[in-house]
Order: sequence, then structure tokens, then C-alpha cells
Amino acid sequence: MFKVLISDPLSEFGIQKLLDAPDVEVVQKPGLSPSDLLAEIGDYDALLVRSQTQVTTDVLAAGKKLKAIGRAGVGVDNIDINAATQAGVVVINAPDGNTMSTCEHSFAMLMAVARNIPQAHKKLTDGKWDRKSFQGVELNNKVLGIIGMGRIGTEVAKRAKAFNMTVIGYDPFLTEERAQKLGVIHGSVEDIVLQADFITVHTPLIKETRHILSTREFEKMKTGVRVINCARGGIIDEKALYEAILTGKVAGAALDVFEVEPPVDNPLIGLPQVVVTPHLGASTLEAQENVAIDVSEEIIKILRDEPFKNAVNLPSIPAHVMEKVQPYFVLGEKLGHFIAQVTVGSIQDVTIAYSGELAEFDTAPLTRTILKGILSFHLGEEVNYVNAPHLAKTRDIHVTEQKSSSNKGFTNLITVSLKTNQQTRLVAGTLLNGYGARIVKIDDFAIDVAPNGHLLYVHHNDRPGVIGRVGTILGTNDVNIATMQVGRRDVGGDAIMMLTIDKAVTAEILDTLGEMSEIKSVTQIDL
Ligand SMILES: NC(=O)C1=CN([C@@H]2O[C@H](COP(=O)(O)OP(=O)(O)OC[C@H]3O[C@@H](n4cnc5c(N)ncnc54)[C@H](O)[C@@H]3O)[C@@H](O)[C@H]2O)C=CC1
Ligand SMILES: O=C(O)C(=O)COP(=O)(O)O
Repeated sequence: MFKVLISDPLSEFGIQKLLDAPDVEVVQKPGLSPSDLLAEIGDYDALLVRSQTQVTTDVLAAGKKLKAIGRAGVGVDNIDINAATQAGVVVINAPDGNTMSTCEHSFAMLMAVARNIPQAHKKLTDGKWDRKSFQGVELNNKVLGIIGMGRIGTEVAKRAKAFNMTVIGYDPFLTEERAQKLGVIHGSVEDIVLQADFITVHTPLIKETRHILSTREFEKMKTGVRVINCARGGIIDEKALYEAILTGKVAGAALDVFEVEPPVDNPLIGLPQVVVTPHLGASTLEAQENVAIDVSEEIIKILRDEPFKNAVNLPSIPAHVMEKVQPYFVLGEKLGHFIAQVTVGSIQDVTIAYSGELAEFDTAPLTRTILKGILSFHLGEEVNYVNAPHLAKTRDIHVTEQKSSSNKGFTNLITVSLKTNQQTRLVAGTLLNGYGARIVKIDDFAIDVAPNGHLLYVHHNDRPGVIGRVGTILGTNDVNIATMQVGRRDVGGDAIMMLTIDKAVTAEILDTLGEMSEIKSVTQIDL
């Protein structure tokens, strides 16, 4: 039974699939304190959060059983992604579910700050009929600058066009073609700062976007500019904004998010020019259902080891690529596991060559799987698909991917070479149509072995009787040989035997085989 903790308020309707899953026990503790979270997280396989719960290094260290964290929303800045990756915990989010709600909230804030709606409402509910203090400005014919033209920024742009605004958009990923299609002027932050009457930000809060609007930018803006932040506190420098409002440069600001949430002694709150909401962008019935449904479905898949989407700390795999690459995952992990077992010494370099049709795809996910196969032989359960590249890096293991479209006689071929401080070994495998996975090469020996179960890899001199004696020793020890493959360089020279056996052999049997004069080495491999 998987245990899932929900530590922020999530839509009851949205999490129904989780509640109904027969193999999942859901515990809902919205508003769980940081200390209680630390004390309890050790019991859970997955944690579902919104933006309140802080998933820190300590939480991840205490979450010994944690496999996944689901963020029912977009921003993951409340989750220590690096710590999650190092701990091998998958982080997923629900990127699409709250786009419309947040866009509409941003637009509502834009209109509220243009027409002083909250201030006027307050005055009237306080009993004063004041029609002089709240003259606003039109959106018609004004310039809106949008910093961050992702999902939300794009939707805001479309609505602004309907209000007859001129839109200047900036985003490192905005192409001229997309801008044109949206009817947006493709500009820079500088263009926006110099020309906009309204500026709205829709980026994540990252190093590059922190204080993207600060004193320098406010100084250059048009007098009377209005700014909106419904993305993350800290994208606009709050101190600089406060100063710019006091000097009259900025006529108004609409803020849904703050550098510290909930805000403590924030001087912006209470300024007559500032409209505020308590991080309500995603707070609609629809958005909350959408994001809760999305994370619930994906978390169930992760727990059940099924393919899932929206991982934040894994490369994303488009469905058509997944279809092609998926069958190779098992083979890749087995090749990694195989090479780790036959190679002695401490690993320095891993080289993975993809040839044939596979070379056309993004093979990064496959490389992760192969690395997992290699590292898990030495590091065990600690290694998974999420943290394998990180663990390789921290151990100074250099990983190289090579791709070649030549097929070397196979439709697809994966070759894994391992260089240690003592030797370099190689294994290659393919998926044979109708026959499944096969190891087709070990070092420079061609072979054809299904990478399953217990294998014995024998390196010997090609002499008459060696194969027979190996069979006899195994037979007298009640070990049945299921398949046997032999390969040799030259008659009478270096040779290998690869046996599939029905049960694992003991160390004594391995020693007896190893004592035969013609045998150079015997390795038992479990796949
Ligand atoms: N107030 C609220 O309740 C909500 C806030 N948000 C926040 O809104 C933001 C945007 O969300 P989405 O549009 O869904 O994300 P998105 O990922 O679709 O869009 C973000 C865009 O920012 C762009 N970007 C990154 N660095 C940039 C830079 N230096 N300058 C300009 N653009 C840059 C990216 O290229 C991307 O296109 C996120 O921070 C998210 O957390 C999202 C939902 C609700
Ligand atoms: O999705 C986001 O990034 C949000 O900021 C929404 O936050 P919330 O889930 O409402 O706490």
C-alpha cells in the first residue's frame, strides 16, 4: 500500500482518483506545520503540495521512503529541486491546469489598477460617495509590456489584443514567427521598460528574473506606468517599486505575490496606489480541480512504475519518442548492469553509443537508465532514474554519448563501454524483432544471449574438452544449463562461454571452475 500525504488544501473532487485507488492510502493534512511535516514525512511514498508547504533539504532527508512530490500548480520554488534530484525523488507539477485562471486574475488586476476598483469599493463600503479621487485610465490604445511569454503571458497577450492594446512581449523563447502570429511586438526588456504604459511579468522566479524590474528600470519607465505581478514575488524589486511609487514614477501596482508570503510589514500594502490579493491567481474552482486531477493521476502512475509526464527534474519525453525508446529502457538497464558486473576496478568513463534508428531520438532518458543499471550494481537501491546522472557526476564518472546512423547490421544497437582504472570492457545489445532483447557483443566477441536471469561468463583458452568439463562441474552440482553460447577470436586462442543457468551458483562452484587451468576467469551475472 502506497502512502500519500497532502499537506496543502487540494480540491477534494480533483484528488478523487487518488482516494479511489485501491493501492493508495491518502492522508490529508492541509496546513501541516514544518515541524510536523518533518516528523511525519518518513512514512510516506509521495507528498502533494501547493505553494505553502516548503519542501526543504531537511524534509527530503527525513522522507526516506519518498518517491515523488507532486506540485498541484506551476511554480516549484517552494521545493528544493536539487535536493530532490540528489535524493532520487521525482518532482512533478501541473503546468496547464491553472493557466486560464491566472491569466484572468492578471487581467482582473490590470483592470483593477487601471480603474482603482478596490480603492473605490473600499471607500464606498466605508460609507463615502467619492467620484473625484478615482479617475482611472483606459487600456484602449495603451502599450502593454509582457515579460515572460509562456502559457500565462501568451493568454494575457491575447486578451490585451481584444482590448485594443499594443503588446510588446519579451521571452528568450519567443520567436519572431510566434510573436507575429499573436500580433505581439517582439521586444526586449529595455523596449518594454521604455515604451510600456502597463508592464506585467509572467516568468518563474529564477536568478535571471529576480528583480528584473528594479531601480534602474523604474527610472527609465514612462511616468504614470502601472505594473502587475501575478507570477512570483521578487521578480519585481519591492523596495524599488515602493520608491518609484513614492516619487510618482509608477502610478499604480497590482500584486498577487510577494517576496515574503504572507507579507510581513510590507510597506507596499496600504499604499493607495497598490492593489493586492493574497496569491489568488490559481484560486478558482476550475483551476484547483484541474491541477489536483493532473497531479493525482501522475502520482499514481509514478507509484505504480508506469510512464508519467510533467517531471520537473527529469528530461521530458514526447509521446512519439517514448513509443520508440520505451522498449530499449529494459535492455539499456540490463546492459548497464551486465557491464558493471563483468568489469573490475573503479569506474572512470562510461561511453554509450547509439547506432541505427535510435540515434535520431533524444536518448538522454536511455542514458539515464543505462547509468542507473551500472551504478546500482555498486550503490544498490540508492540509485534511480532521477539521481543516476548526479551520482555519476559526484563520483567523477565521465559520461559520453555517441550517435551514429550507421546500423552495423542491426536496426538499432546500444554499445556500452566502461573504462576503469584497470580495464576497458564493452557490451552491446539490440532488440531483435520478435525475439526481444539480446546481448550481441561482449568486448570483441560476437554472441547472442537473452539478458535475463542467471548467467555465467567464462573467459578461457579455446581447447578441446573445456566446455565439456564446465558442463560436468555444473551438472554434478545440480546446476542445469538452459543455454550456452561460445565465441572465440582464433582457433586455439582466446574464447568465451556464456551460459544461462537455472539457478545461481555458489562461490565454491565458481572457485572449482576458476581452478581449471584453461579458464582465465569466471563471472556470475544476475540480470
Ligand atoms: N499567482 C499565482 O497563483 C500563479 C502564479 N504562477 C506563476 O506564473 C509564472 C508563469 O507561469 P506559466 O506561464 O505557466 O509558466 P511558463 O513556463 O509557461 O512561462 C514562463 C515563461 O517565462 C520565460 N522566461 C524565463 N526566463 C525569462 C527571462 N529572463 N525573461 C523573460 N522570460 C523568461 C520562459 O521562457 C517561459 O516562456 C510562474 O512563475 C508561475 O509560478 C502560475 C500559476 C498561478
Ligand atoms: O501554480 C503556481 O505557480 C501558483 O503560484 C499557484 O499557487 P497555489 O497553488 O495557489 O498556492
